[in-house]
Amino acid sequence: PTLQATFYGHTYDNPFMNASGVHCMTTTELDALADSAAGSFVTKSATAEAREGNPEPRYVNVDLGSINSMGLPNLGLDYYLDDAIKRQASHPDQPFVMSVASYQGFNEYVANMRKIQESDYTGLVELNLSCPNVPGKPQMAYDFEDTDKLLTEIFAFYTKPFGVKLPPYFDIMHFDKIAAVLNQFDLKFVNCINSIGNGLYIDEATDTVVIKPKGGFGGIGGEYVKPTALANVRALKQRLNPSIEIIGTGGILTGRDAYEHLLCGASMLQVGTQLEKEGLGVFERLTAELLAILEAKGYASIAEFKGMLGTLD
Ligand SMILES: C=Cc1c(C(=O)O)[nH]c(=O)[nH]c1=O
Repeated sequence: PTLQATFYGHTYDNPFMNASGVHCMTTTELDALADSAAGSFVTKSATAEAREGNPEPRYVNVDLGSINSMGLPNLGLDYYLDDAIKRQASHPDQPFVMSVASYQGFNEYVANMRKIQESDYTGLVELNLSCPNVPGKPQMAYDFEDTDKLLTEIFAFYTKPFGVKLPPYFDIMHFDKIAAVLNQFDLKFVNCINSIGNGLYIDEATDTVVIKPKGGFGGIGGEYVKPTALANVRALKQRLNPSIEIIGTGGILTGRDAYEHLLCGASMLQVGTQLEKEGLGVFERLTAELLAILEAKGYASIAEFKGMLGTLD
């Protein structure tokens, strides 16, 4: 069997990528990702200006996952755009993804996308509408009207391929509403999910929180989030135009977790917490485990089961 994954008209050796924020802050880290067993990769979400981010400790691995309130540390859009323009020549047939966020809010999102539109970068962009850790700033994607307004404004000038990174939703009506907004636009993909915002982890030895920012509140990743991630991948796949592909992110530790995201309809798969814990070797392990599942089930390719989740009706 083959793990070949098709995404946005391209064929990748396998569906695995890093999740933005993990192992993707510098060109050195990106080079290592490009050389790893991962099928593709995404850069750390960039803001207009470089940012230090929140005080440390701001990311902690815990038994069943991770908690973070990084606060959008990054080297600035110009740095990642410059790297991406150089790097795109080496990946003409397997475009990677550049992640873009905003610290200031609506207007910075527009300005950042305008800069990319005017640049020589021709690859994919992941517009991060779901950073939960910018104090005082609500997540864009939890405001349906603002998201509609932002995408309308971007599509008025942006002609290059892009998708959006979404937070988890927990109400069926919210799945309906965000899908209705997104279906108006020629988006190439939707990435579900970002970390589950504003969780709290307590250290049993000290009875204190484990991260410094926001009194210990931070985005949750890892095993904790898989049921929510699978539900969001499934719900958005069921609701979005078939032309909008899904990247499945959240709770992927094993080949089985990856297989379940594909069953829910994901085209590509992103690994954050487990990559942070295990290092780049996680991609060799996950590809081997997923391949073993295809062999055991007699599938020749992902296409044979992608989106084929069974229900009990
Ligand atoms: C881009 C900011 C994000 C951050 C962050 O930089 O704090 N953490 C996340 O879990 N998700 C994000 O989207």
